[in-house]
Amino acid sequence: MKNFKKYDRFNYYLALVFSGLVYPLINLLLAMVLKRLIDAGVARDIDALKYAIVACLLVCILLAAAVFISELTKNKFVNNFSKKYRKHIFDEIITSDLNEFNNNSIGDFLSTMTNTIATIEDKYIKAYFNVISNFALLLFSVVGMFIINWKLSIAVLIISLLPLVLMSLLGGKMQTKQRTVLQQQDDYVSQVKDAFSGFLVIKSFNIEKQISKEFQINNNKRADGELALAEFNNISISISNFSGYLVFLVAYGLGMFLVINGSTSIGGVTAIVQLVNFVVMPMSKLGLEINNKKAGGSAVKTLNQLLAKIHIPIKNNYPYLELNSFATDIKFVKVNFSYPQPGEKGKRVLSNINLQIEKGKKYALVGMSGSGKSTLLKLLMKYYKLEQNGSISIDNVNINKINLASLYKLINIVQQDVYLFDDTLAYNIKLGESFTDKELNDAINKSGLRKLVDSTPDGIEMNVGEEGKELSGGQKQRVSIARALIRKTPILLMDEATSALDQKNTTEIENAILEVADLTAIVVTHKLNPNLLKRYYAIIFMKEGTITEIGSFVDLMQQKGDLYNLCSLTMN
Ligand SMILES: Nc1ncnc2c1ncn2[C@@H]1O[C@H](COP(=O)(O)OP(=O)(O)OP(=O)(O)O)[C@@H](O)[C@H]1O
Repeated sequence: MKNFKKYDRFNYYLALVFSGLVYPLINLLLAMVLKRLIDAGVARDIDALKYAIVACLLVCILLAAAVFISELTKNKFVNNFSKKYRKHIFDEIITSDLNEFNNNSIGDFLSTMTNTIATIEDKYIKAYFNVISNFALLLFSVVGMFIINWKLSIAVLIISLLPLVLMSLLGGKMQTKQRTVLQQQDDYVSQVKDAFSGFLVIKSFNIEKQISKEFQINNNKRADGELALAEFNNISISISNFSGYLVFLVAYGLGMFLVINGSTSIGGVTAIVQLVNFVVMPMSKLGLEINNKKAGGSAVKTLNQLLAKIHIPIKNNYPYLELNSFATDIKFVKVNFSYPQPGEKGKRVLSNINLQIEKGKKYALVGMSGSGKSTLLKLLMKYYKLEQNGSISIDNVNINKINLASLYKLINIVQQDVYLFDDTLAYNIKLGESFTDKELNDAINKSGLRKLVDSTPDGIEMNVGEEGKELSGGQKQRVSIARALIRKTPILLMDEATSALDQKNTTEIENAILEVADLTAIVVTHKLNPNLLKRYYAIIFMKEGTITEIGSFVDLMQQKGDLYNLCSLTMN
């Protein structure tokens, strides 16, 4: 963040030169020509007065132009920064580690993309320029004052330093309060998001009053925090204002003494008073802006902490590998797994899994609820980190070493819960990638979406609504299957991908998958249809985290083991 000028170097340097050099210099020039003008008037010198008026006018035009350019370049810089920085943070979040992303609430990310970034733009970036321009204005004005009369300048400066000292004493407290307010705003956004996302649950369980009460607590905390911060700001402004009045009193009072003494002219005092303006104003603003920058700094810190959490540093010594094709098999060797639980060791969910999945073959994964079927697939997708001893490999390359993007070009997973974007059906299948019409139509046919497409006037351009609310559960699952099929990844995992479909549709889709030559598929299913199960190369049966049987449907039924028992239970 220290190097934020990289977001638009051109406007950054222009803004810096105009607000930090050109403007204060012209401002100093104005005080000098003003001194000449007044001294010419006091001396009743008409020629000198005319000359001074023209000079004053020219300097005023230059001053206005300098202010215009400095504001314009500053705004352009902030605007470009905002565009690129928001994109950068969005990309950081979207490319974050999957597990770590899931460990944070979506509300935290939403709040980062709104409140935190807005605070950085408003307080950190704008305050940075304001600190520099106010400091430069102050410095040039002080130099001008010393040139005109150093005694008066010293007296004025001593009084002017007062608010700066007080502000820096208050700065630390301001930063803490700002951090608290940001946290309260985050909690507020998270809670609102939670309440709206869980609207159906709130309605079904009749808990509107309780949720409203919880909202009120967070809402009050947020508002009280903001009020406390505003009061604090108010105190800072009052101190600055009082010091400002005091400086004027000293400048005029002492200045007139010096005129009577003959140490300076009336023009000199007027020029000093003019310059004092540009000492007092920046001095009072400087205190506020320094505090703003500190508050913005704490937003930068909050954001960096979040980014550090979601981007796990690569501790391994090996670089990630690209795996561009799938040639032989997937192997699970001595795989054990427990879900990570904060602060304690979680219950073992998979124990000593040894499994070989051969290229081009289709496997059905069957077992009681909670036996670990989904977990097995999630580990293959690298959703969770594997415990140290076991390994999962594709073509003998440990998946830990394979880069995620290249892994997902080989494997696609279709899950029970499907997320659809608020866009067209075609977009939700293609997800922004380009496919031919034929590929799109094939995927639509194989996933059983044809009937839906043909029955709506907009066809594949129909809008599926927010989170796909225009579609039924089964239609959403078909979209998800079409997404996977169109990509033609060599390995397909289906985790109860047809749970919302009836037997006829499930059979159609599973048949379509079984017919894709070369496709390696692992299909988790609860619907035990013998005609379908017979078509799988093998059935993998899982029980309490272990694989108890592997074999063809006919062989396993003859063995009369776990599959036989489960089939007898569900088919009778
Ligand atoms: N994110 C999680 N955190 C902690 N425990 C989990 C998590 N997900 C699953 N589990 C536990 O792991 C075990 C295996 O779950 P898994 O979902 O893999 O089983 P499954 O065979 O796919 O079940 P189902 O057929 O009901 O989908 C269960 O005891 C479950 O409670």
